[in-house]
Amino acid sequence: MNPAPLVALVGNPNAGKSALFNALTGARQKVGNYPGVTVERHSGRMALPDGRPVELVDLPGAYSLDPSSPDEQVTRDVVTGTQTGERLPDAIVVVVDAANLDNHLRFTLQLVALGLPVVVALNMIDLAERDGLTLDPNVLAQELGVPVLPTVAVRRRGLDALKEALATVLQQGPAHPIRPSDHPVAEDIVTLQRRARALSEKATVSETAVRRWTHRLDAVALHPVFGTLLLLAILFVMFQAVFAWSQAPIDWIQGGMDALGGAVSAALPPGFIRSLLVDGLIAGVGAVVVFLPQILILFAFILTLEASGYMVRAAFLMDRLMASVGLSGRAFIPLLSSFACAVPGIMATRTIDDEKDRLTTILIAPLMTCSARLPVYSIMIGAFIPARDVLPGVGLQGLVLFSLYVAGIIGAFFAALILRKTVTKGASSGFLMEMPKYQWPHPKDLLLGLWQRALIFLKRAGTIIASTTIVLWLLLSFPKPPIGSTVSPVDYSIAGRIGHGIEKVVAPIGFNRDISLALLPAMSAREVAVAAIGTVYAIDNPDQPAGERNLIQNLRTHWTLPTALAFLMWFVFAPQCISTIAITRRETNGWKWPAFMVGYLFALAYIAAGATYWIAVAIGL
Ligand SMILES: Nc1nc2c(ncn2[C@@H]2O[C@H](COP(=O)(O)OP(=O)(O)OP(=O)(O)O)[C@@H](O)[C@H]2O)c(=O)[nH]1
Ligand SMILES: [Mg+2]
Repeated sequence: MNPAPLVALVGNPNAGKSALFNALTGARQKVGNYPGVTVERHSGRMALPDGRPVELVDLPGAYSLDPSSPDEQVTRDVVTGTQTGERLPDAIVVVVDAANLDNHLRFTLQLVALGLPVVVALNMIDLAERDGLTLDPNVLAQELGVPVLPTVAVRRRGLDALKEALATVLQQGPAHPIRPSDHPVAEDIVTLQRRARALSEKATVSETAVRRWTHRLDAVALHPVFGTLLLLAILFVMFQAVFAWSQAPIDWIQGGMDALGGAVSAALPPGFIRSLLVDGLIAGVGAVVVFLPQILILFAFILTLEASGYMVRAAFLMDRLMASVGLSGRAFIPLLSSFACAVPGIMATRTIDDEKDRLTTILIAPLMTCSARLPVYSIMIGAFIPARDVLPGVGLQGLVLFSLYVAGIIGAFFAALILRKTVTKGASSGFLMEMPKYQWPHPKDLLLGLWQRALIFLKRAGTIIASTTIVLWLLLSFPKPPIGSTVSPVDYSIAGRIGHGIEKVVAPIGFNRDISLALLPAMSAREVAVAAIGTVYAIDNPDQPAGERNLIQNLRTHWTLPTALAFLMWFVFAPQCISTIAITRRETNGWKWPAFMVGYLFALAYIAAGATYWIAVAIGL
C-alpha cells in the first residue's frame, strides 16, 4: 500500500504554521529529529474530507529559500526534496500572515515556483480585519495560480475549505514532474519584493489610512537594518540633546542656588548653623538639583517614544538580539524601564513567565544606566571632556555620554550570555507582542508625565539626598582639627578616617580621597556621590565665597583625567543603590540572588574602573 501523502506546512516565522498544524492534527502528533541537525521534526496525521489520511509536517519558519540558519536549511531541503530522512512532499500548505502580506508573499512566490501542488492559507485574517484591512483571496488565487483560503488557525476557522482544496490539488498532482533538487530559476530579491508588493496591492480591497501608514512606518521601523539604524539614531539624538538643550536652564538653577547660598551666608553669623545650611544642605542638594533639566529632557524622549507607539517596535526589533544572548524579547520592556530606574524595571519582570529568563533579567537590570547616574556622568563629563564638536553637530560630550550608556548595555549582554550558560541555565522562550497603533503623543499627558518625574526627583533631593548630605556633613565636620593644625578638616573628621580605610581598597584602581568619601553615602542614591563631593569641597575650603565654589573647577584642579574616567566606569557597573538590592530581595524571595548580584557587579565595576585607569595612565592621558 502507498504511504499516506506527505503535506508540509511552510511559511515565514510567526505566520501561524504551528497553530494551524495543531488545529489540523489535534492530538495525533509525533516529535522526532532531523538526522544530523538539532532541528525537531513535528509530524501528525489528519484526514481529508473523503476520509483519506495525510501525513502533515510542520516546518520551521523561513524568510526565503536561501537559508541563513539550520532551521531555514531544513525547510529549504524538505521542499526541494534534498533533506535526508524526509521524502519530497506531495503538496505544501503555504501559511501567510494576512496582515503582513507583501513580506510573506515574497517567500510564497518562491515556493509556488517550485512546482509542487500548493494551497495558500491566508491566516490571521481576523487580525487584518480588526486593523481595517480587507483582502480578496480570489484575486490572490488568480494571480498566484493556486487556491487561497482565508483561515484563523487559533479559532479553527476555514479549516474545512482548506482540507477540501488540499484534496483537490493532491488529486491533480504536480504541474510537471518534480525531481529532487529541481531548482526554479532564482529570481533576485528585489524583483521578488516588487512582485510581492504589486500582488498584495492588487489583492487589497480596502485599507484604512491608519493601517496604510502604520504599515509603511513599520516597514522601516521593523526592518532589521534600517530599523536598527533608526533606533540607534534616535538614541544618539537623545543623548546629544541631554547636553545641548540643558545648558541655559542649568545656569539659571546654578545661579539661583549660588544666590541662595550667598544670601544665607550674609544673613547668618559664621558658625555651626551657617555651615550646616550653606556647606551641607545648599552645597549638597544644590549640586544634585541642577541636573533636573537633563533628567527632564531624557524623560521627555522616553515618554514621547512610549506614547507614540514606537517603544514596542523597538522591543520587537531587539527580540532577535535578545534571543542571541539567551534572553526573552519580553525582557526588553523591563530593561528599558531600568533606564529610568532599576526598581520599576525589576518589578516589570513579572511579565516574564520563565523563571530563569526572569532571574537573568533581574540580575542584569542594574547595568542599564538609570537616571540617577546622569548627575554623576554629567558632572564628570562637564569637568573633563571638552565641549567641542567631533563632527559638525556631534558634540564630544554627548558622544561620551552615549558610550557610557552603550558600555552598560554591552556589559549587560555579556553578563546575560555568561549567566545563561552558568547560574541561570535553561531553555529560553519565544516572544510575541501586539503592535499598538502609531499616534501623536498628547502634549498634556507628556507634560503631566514630566511633572511627575520632576516631583519624584525633587522629592528624592529633598529627602534621601538632603538627609544623607546632612549626615555626611556632620561626619565630615567633626571632630574639628586643633587650631593651628595643618591637617585638612576633612581628613581629620570621622568621615575622613572612614574614607581613608576605603581608600586602601580602591587606591589600586586610581580612586582618590574624594571618591572614597563619596562611595559609602552614594549607596543611598547614586546622585549623592555628586552631593558628597560638593560638600567635601565646601568644608575643605571654608574661605571660598559660595559663588566661586564651582564644583567643576574644584574637580579640574584636584582630579586627574584617568581618575575621572575610572570613576565614570565604576558608575557604569557598580550596584550603588540600596533600593535596587531591596527590590531584588523582594522579587527573588531571599538574600541569595541580591548577594550574588551585588558581588558580581562590584567585581565587574572594580575590574572595569581599574582597567580604565591603568590604560589611561599608560597612554598618557
Ligand atoms: N489572532 C490570530 N492569531 C494567530 C492565528 N494563527 C496563529 N496565531 C498566533 O500567532 C502566533 C504565532 O503562531 P505560530 O503558530 O507559533 O507561528 P509559526 O508560524 O509556527 O511560527 P514559527 O514556528 O516561529 O515559524 C501564536 O501566538 C498564535 O497563537 C490567527 O489566525 N489569528
Ligand atoms: Mg512553529
